[in-house]
Amino acid sequence: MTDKLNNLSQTSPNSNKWMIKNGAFSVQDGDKAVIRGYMVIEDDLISYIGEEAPANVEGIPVIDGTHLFFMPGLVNTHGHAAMSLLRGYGDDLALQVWLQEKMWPMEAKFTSSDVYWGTSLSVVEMLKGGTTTFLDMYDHMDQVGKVVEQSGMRASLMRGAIGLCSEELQKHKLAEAIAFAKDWNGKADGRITTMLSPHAPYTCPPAFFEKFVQAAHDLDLPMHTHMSETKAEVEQNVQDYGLRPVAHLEKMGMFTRPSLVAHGVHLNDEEIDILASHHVGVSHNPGSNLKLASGVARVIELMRAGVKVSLGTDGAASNNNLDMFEEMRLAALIHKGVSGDPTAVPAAEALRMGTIYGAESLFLDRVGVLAPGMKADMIALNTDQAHFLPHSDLISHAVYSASAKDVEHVWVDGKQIVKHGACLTLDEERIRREAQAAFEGLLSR
Ligand SMILES: CSC[C@H]1O[C@@H](n2cnc3c(O)ncnc32)[C@H](O)[C@@H]1O
Ligand SMILES: [Zn+2]
Repeated sequence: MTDKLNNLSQTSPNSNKWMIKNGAFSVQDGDKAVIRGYMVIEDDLISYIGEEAPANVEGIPVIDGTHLFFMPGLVNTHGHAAMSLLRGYGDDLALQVWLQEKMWPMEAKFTSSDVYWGTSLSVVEMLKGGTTTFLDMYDHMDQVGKVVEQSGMRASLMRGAIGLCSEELQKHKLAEAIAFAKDWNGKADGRITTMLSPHAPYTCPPAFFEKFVQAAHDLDLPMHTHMSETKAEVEQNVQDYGLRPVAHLEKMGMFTRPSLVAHGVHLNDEEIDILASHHVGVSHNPGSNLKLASGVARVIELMRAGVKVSLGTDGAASNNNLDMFEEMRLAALIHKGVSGDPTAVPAAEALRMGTIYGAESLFLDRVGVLAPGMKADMIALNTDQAHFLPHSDLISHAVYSASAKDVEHVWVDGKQIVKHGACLTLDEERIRREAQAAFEGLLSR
């Protein structure tokens, strides 16, 4: 039984074993970046990928992958999904002004319902743009967990905590972060994992931050925080604590836990070595860093030192979209421009930053690569379009020419979530209406 891919009647067969033929697959394996042939999926896993027709597939559903490029789903390693409600609200400002005068006053009015609809809006955008896994640091995280469950997406979730408040409120936030991390770890058939996440060293006094480190030890969870995003923040850290942020976080014990830091724009050589020695990952957010004029992270030096650098969009209020193709392209371009070295961050490396390095940075097993034994988290791009021709190097096209709009199909855990560009699991039309209403509600309160 063969389904014509451009007229699919059944792209996610009910059978737990199915096959794609005539596809181009990103394998990034040794010399071969792309192979043309077959892939077999059994339940949530890839069981075969190769140029030869597989054995033992008689009678299983077959999808025709002609004109499709299959890649691992993209992994967005830093963001605040509900902030899509604040897209376009407070553009062209520096980080601290943007946070203090625009974002925080509006976020103080967010209800659970706002977070639900804002997150849903982002999840639709991310899924349709080929992101299959995202990290989310926010408040009202039960709502985010609910959206992830409903959508079929994979996520690393955490209640972000700002400690610029009374001790009583700090206690409450810590308790919420711990309860969320305990309750939701492994939920949604294992698609949700959790971390502990004090917001940043400049918003969390050391005693508060250290309680998160202790909780991360107690619960055996990784940690995530914003770090060294702006020059001003680094200078403030030195004034307040006599240390630059990396040494400060090291002193508070964060790096005794598996850790991922967002941004890492303003780092000196010594700090890069400290991060490398503790295997701390850096989520590079080039779009957000450029828009807030925070600077350009030293990605070439970080990678040369052995630091795992993945990609994130940050929230849609500082980006202003959640298109991971754009982040891969930016990463591949700006580090060439800044260094004057055209070999910096080649396309294949940018793709790894957006896939396997992201999965590893979120401590996920079996995600981020198309290979037997790996999760069937994958996307299919429509290559039968002017900007994808000629079919000289599909990895190059995915990084330098593609955008979210080229995503035709998306699967997570072997289940189809986007088919011909439409989200199957969420009611997109309703989400668009509710998100607009939520924004208007925020303005009127
Ligand atoms: C406590 S929930 C997360 C918190 O983070 C804020 N935020 C969004 N983008 C950034 C950024 O680039 N740097 C620092 N903080 C950021 C968001 O507004 C929430 O309050
Ligand atoms: Zn952020």
